[in-house]
Amino acid sequence: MTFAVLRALHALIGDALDDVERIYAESGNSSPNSRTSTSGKPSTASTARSPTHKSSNSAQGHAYASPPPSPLISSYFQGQPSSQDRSTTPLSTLDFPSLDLPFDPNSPSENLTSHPVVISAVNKIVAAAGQMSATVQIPFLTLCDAGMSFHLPSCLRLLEASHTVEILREAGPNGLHVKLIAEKNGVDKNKLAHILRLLATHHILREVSPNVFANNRLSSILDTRKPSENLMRNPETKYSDTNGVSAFFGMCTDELFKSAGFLTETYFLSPQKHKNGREPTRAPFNHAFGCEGVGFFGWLEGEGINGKQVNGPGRGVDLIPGVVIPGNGSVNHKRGTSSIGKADMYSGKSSPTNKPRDPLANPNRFRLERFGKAMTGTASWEVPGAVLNGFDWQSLPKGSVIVDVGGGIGSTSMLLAHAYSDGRDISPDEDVPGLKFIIQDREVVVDMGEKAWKDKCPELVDSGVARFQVHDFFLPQPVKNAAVFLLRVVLHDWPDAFAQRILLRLREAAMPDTKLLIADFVLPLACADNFGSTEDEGEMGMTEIQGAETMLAPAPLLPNLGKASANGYWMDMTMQCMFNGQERTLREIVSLAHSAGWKVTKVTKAPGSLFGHIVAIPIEIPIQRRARAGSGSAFFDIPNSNYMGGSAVDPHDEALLDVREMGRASSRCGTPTFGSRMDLPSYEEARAKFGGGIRGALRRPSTSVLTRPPMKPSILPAAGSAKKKRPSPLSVVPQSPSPVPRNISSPRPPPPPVPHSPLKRRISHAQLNQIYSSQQPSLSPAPHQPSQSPRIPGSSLPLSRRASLANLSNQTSISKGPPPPLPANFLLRSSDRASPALSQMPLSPASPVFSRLNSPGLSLRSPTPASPNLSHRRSYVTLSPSAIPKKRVDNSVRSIGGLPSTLGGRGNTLMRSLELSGLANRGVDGQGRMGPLKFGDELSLDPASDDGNDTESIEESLPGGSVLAAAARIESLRNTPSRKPSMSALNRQYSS
Ligand SMILES: C[S@@+](CC[C@H](N)C(=O)[O-])C[C@H]1O[C@@H](n2cnc3c(N)ncnc32)[C@H](O)[C@@H]1O
Repeated sequence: MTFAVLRALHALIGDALDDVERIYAESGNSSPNSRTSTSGKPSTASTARSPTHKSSNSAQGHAYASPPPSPLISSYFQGQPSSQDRSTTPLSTLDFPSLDLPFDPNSPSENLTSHPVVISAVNKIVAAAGQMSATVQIPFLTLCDAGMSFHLPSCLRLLEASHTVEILREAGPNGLHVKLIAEKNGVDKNKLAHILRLLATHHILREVSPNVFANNRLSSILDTRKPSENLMRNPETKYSDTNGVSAFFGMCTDELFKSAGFLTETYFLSPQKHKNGREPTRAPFNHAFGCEGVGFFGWLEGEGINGKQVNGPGRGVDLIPGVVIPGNGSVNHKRGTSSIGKADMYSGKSSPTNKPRDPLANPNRFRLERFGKAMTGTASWEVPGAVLNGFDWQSLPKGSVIVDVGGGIGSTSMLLAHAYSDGRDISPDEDVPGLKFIIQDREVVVDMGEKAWKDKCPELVDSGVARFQVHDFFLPQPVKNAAVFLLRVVLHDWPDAFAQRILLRLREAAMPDTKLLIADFVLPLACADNFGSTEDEGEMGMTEIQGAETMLAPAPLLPNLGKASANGYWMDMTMQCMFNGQERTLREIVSLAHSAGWKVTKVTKAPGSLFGHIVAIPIEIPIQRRARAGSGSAFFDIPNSNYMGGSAVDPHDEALLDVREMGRASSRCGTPTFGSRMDLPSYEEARAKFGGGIRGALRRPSTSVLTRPPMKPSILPAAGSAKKKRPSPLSVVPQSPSPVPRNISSPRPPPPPVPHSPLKRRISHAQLNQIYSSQQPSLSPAPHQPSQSPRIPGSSLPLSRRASLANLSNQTSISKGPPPPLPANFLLRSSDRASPALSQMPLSPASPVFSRLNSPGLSLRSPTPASPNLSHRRSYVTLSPSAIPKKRVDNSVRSIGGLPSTLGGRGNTLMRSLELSGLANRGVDGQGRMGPLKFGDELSLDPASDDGNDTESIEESLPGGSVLAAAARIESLRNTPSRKPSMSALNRQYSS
């Protein structure tokens, strides 16, 4: 059986390689401008069709993973464009980018890695290869890999911090002897050789001859393209004017890496009263850096350091952790107050102090600035234009108000404003929904956003299409007429209790037809998901969620695509380690939303991405029922508290849920947070990326938005342009429309063609169009059907990075229940299957093929059970077994079957804490913010009032932000005729 699985994985890899080669071959043949190969040799695509086929490359017997560097690559090292060379190289096909050559974001070959078929195939290869390796390797050695691979980030950090990548770029394709590298960066040559060799062994760098190292496709993405000498002199300038990738890996291998080392200290070895807590300022990060009570962002801003130094005295380079100080050749590794290495952070509590007044005196200044840049480097975590497909924006009534809650500088709103507004307050055009945007954030961020919008698109601000508003999302939501509340990468920053409070605030302010749109990673389980199978999940409507996936890949692959989906899980742990936050599974998102009065109805993910757009509608907030333990301790059933699980709760736990943590956890001075967009998308970039998705203004030459400056050379370089700004190598997005044509019944004409230079080296929109349309007949066997959502903007395949892509979702997510046994014909190759095209093509949920696959006739999903009557009362008794306090006597509590055993009572702790904090704290400060609360505070509810009608009677006595208060408020709003104030009225209201 194991051999059968291995053979199946092998065949999967072979099929996937065939797919990739076919796309490259077709592209090479169909596009005269892209007849090139980064290897300088013809591809073997036409001959290599079997996983066992020996390609001519491997037959050459050289030491390279792929053909040796061609003379073409010398242009990289000289910093010169190589388009001329390429365009005159007559080759029959494109080759896949070589591992041995530096990354070239402008090469057609690299561009094609974002082709959906390639993304899908690569995901299969990565998943299958990872699984094969885990299967065949001696377990001890595989665990050695897992247990000792901490050396990888450690060595990677040195590579980045010592500017070795830049030194190697300057050395050229033949590399540089480690002795000479050491002379330049001051690291001991013998130590350096071993460090670089470890990296080369993991394919990050190449050892071209003994002790001689050169950059390769992986290491080169760390290249800031700056002269190494300058960096040695002014290392603090390293990340300015870069794409942020080196900053991102600098941060990952420094504070994130170190924090992760304290996971067990925090979650297991800490005193009982702390370890189950979810305070944002008592995370592994706080252990690692000895700064309990200080949020990561506050710490970055210099808080909690108590006047001592974190990284050494003085300013400038002295502040940079681990860099060589020029002149004396020494390396600064003073750690100041860090408790790394100390066993127990609780022995000596640090108290937060105000951050230094002088930002230059902030010992963490370098890290702070690096974080900002790093967030730019992660732009490709999400396909930015996916928000256009994540909701049926066109279906909204004219002039609808979208509230971008925690919206940062408004980059998502800006995309939407370009797509769905024509830059006028009221558009005469019936087709233009003329959406209005209110972007809410903290004051300092709002200031930044207003400035950015005024610089970039003043007409949208002046016309009233968009406006910023200072608002703390833990306080009552001031906008009462929102059509959509948008929460993009906000909830993942917060533990459940805090996230629930944010959602409650929105629920309180929601009209019956208000929608909630959550944009966050949606983590799949590592087994086939059976969500919706329990009664309570049925009550939460899980079985009816459109686009929900139960698995991303067929057996024998892991249902979540294993290694190919790793990035979502890295992010999850990063949020835990830094903030006690988390990414969430769909089940967790649904339950969290439900507990705050929102019912999830739809999930949309861009092909190959775990990043989802989740639509929810308002429902009644489940009112928790009071329960009393025999001992007299008060604790409560928490609505839907089964969703998180974790360890059992000690009802006498004195852990505080101090809601002032909210403030401490948040950035004070506008530091971005994980996932925030640091740049406004340019109109042209958005247009180039999302084509038909950008509607409204784009087709109206007379409107003001078209008076924007012409397309920037950095986006679509002019012919012969010598200097190009390198886009983020992780965010190369081919300018492509959907490969699956949709019959969109829009009266709108298509948007004007994207102007592009005929000489530019990137594959043009039109070229990819051609590629896709040439594949059309075989890729889409289904007859064209009208789109479910006729106004969904055109490009359903915003293509992006390849990391963490899990784009088998739509073809493989349709079976429910345990993974099927290995089919007898499993070894059949894709070409033998009934519908090879379907199996090869990642589908957009908007595609007719996808709808067809999900149609009742074809779906393998078990039929949706009749929706049970929603009875919120039942859900109060759904505590997971492990979360039931020992003293509990409430025999209505029952266990939840089907939940993974790893889900215990952690969520209950949080939810309980929230409830207690909400109910027990009568004191609300002047700003409506709730004060710190003790677990076990007295409830004001009379047990007898547990009849479902208690909301009105208790409204007055409840602090804002609690479940009950929100429910009560909604109840009272229900009796108030809903008004829809005009935008100008709203503006007046807010400005007063
Ligand atoms: C990860 S960022 C997301 C920003 C934006 N939605 C985006 O997609 O780029 C989280 C945002 O939440 C904001 N934030 C944090 N605490 C807040 C609070 N209490 N009230 C309002 N916004 C807050 C931060 O300033 C930050 O802009």
